[in-house]
Amino acid sequence: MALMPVSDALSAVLAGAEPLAEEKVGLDAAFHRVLARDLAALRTQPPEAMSAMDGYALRAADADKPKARLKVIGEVAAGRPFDRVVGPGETARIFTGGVVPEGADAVVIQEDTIAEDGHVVITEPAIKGRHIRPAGVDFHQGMVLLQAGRRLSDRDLSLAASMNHPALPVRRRPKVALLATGDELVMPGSTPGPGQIVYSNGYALRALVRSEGAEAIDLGIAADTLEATVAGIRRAREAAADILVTTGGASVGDHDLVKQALEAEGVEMAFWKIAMRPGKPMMHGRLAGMRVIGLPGNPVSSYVCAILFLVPLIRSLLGREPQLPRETALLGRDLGANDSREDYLRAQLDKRADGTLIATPVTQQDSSLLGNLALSQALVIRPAFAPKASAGSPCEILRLPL
Ligand SMILES: Nc1nc2c(c(=O)[nH]1)N[C@H]1C(S)=C(S)[C@@H](COP(=O)(O)OP(=O)(O)OC[C@H]3O[C@@H](n4cnc5c(N)ncnc54)[C@H](O)[C@@H]3O)O[C@H]1N2
Ligand code: MOO
Repeated sequence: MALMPVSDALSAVLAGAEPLAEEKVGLDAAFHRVLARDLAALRTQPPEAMSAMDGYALRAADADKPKARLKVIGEVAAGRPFDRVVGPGETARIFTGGVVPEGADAVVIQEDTIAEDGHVVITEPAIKGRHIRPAGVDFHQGMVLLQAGRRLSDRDLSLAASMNHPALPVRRRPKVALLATGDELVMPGSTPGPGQIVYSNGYALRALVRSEGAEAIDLGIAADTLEATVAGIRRAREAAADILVTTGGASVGDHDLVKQALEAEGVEMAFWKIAMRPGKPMMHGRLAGMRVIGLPGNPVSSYVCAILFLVPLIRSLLGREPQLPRETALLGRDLGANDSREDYLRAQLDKRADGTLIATPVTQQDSSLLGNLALSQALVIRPAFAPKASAGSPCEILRLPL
């Protein structure tokens, strides 16, 4: 199979990726879940005109000059409305959140009053409408305030509660199973033998998967045998994974068995090898409802491919806009001409005093270097065959998650 352009590979990965089924969860559990349907307010907020202050509700015309003396006809507290009309020369004691009684069109704060026996003297002129929150000033019943596809923030939960929804329709979380491959891998904290490598890439990938709102299933490390790799693929199916992510064994070496194992299990391969750097040997295929993303083993390659393909796939399954936003920055250093592979260069971001973003690619771009991946805040995207570019010229960037 020929190297596929990145945009074609992304289209193939996202082809037919429909949002998963919806489920209803309580408000607290809905944090960072993706709303499955537009959410309309079930009530008007505030339902009636309410006082924003503790004070006196009155007719502004009765107290438009200082020292007006009004008769106190009763008290209105939050949740305890008052059924009388405030007539001329009258006032009602009112507290914050109290329903403004009929007849009253202003509230004077209590600091601007002097209480006298059964009366109150208003020391500052009243202003019509002052300290009153009109009915529906926040929202009206039926208004759609939260759209389908929105990832719910902490503030959204309070808004939904205020709209009177005790539970919200959200998308089921995609199940993402991660299977590492490689005889050489040992777990962090162990004492690696000669030539052994500490397993690392699954940690970033699982954290990324979870932060994208999917469920990460760790299938551990498969040895470089067809049987072990096939067994891992079967475990992903048994776990009803929506996505199987494999790492390593994607290249052309004698021990790179992932493609062979996937095909043996009946995975229909859509592509193998992309015209990009890092990440060239990435592959993609499908087996019934399970989508497979075979990532290269080099830790930077696996992470960059996950940002470019896995994140958009998860977002599509959640009904979100798949693409991560791209921005423009200025190059912080000169770059040579690019070859036939689209380049994703780890870069550090700085902001000039005038707000201009400067993206400086780190000098070492080898795909095994996790140190400079961790220090980078963005990827600079260089199209295939881009001519050389000097410092200060514009470039496209993709910010890495914090
Ligand atoms: N003759 C060719 N050789 C290679 C090509 C090629 O086109 N022709 N492509 C290179 C590119 S580009 C990449 S990327 C790598 C990807 O190879 P694999 O996907 O087969 O990955 P492995 O060989 O299994 O591992 C590569 C490297 O990464 C380490 N690794 C693997 N998994 C993990 C893990 N979970 N945590 C930490 N480190 C891991 C592994 O030990 C290797 O050092 O192929 C090139 N070769
Ligand atoms: O594509 Mo590989 O990911 O360059 O190292």
